[in-house]
Amino acid sequence: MCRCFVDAFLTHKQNLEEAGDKDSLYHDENLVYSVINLFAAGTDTTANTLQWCLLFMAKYPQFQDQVQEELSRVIGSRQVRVEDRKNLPYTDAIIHETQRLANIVPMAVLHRTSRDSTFQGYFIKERTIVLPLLTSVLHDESEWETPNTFNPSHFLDKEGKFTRRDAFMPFSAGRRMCPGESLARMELFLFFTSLLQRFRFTPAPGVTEDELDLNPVVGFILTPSPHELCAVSRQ
Ligand code: HEM
Repeated sequence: MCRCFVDAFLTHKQNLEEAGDKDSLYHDENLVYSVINLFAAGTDTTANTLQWCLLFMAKYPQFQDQVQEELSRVIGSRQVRVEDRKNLPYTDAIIHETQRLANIVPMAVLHRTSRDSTFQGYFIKERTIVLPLLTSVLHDESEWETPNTFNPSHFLDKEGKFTRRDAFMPFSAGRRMCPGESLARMELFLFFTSLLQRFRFTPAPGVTEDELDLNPVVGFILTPSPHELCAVSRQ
């Protein structure tokens, strides 16, 4: 019975041991570090993106109106399910646009070439550190109509249907891209819709929408600067 990552790891370890493999990488230390990595890479990233979602909603009430209209029309008061996403194109576009503009992992993760390589005519020596700059794609002026402005239309066609964009890559690309993408997308969708279903997000009393500052706190991850928002019950 394989319930989770730890079960899969231990089963594989046992199979290798039974087959006489004594040098396997499936040992306890690697198990512990892999689990730590999953928690470290999987918690702050999604929580931060959700904070950006709420900040954008408080700053742009006209977009929040449209999300809440769509949620009321399609879902009503029942609990949202993952399968509802296809019927909530506007809400999906808002989450995508948040990830695009917030650009929370701007330099992805450091990589190092394992052999001499040539990429687009450039020679890259073995063991060179490479930083894939996700900002250059997520804010690319040749890809996005308004690269530096929050604009859910980036992900909607003329009929209001959700549309994918090749330049949307907050989870990076290639063989080492984020393995948590589908979990993160599911979490973002369920938490964001459940919150917006129940609450209206506004700036704190005495603060205007214009005063909400979208400049991030710069670090390995770009987080919103500390804000106080009000969550006003809609029920
Ligand atoms: C909004 C949420 C998330 C974003 C924006 C995000 C983004 C990224 C990015 C850009 C990378 C670097 C990929 C590269 O090296 O080119 C990465 C790596 C990684 N992510 Fe995520 N991530 C998110 C959520 C998660 C979750 C929920 C998990 C797991 C539960 C996770 C686990 C990992 C791991 C283990 C790596 C390292 C992969 C490797 O080096 O092979 N991430 N993520």
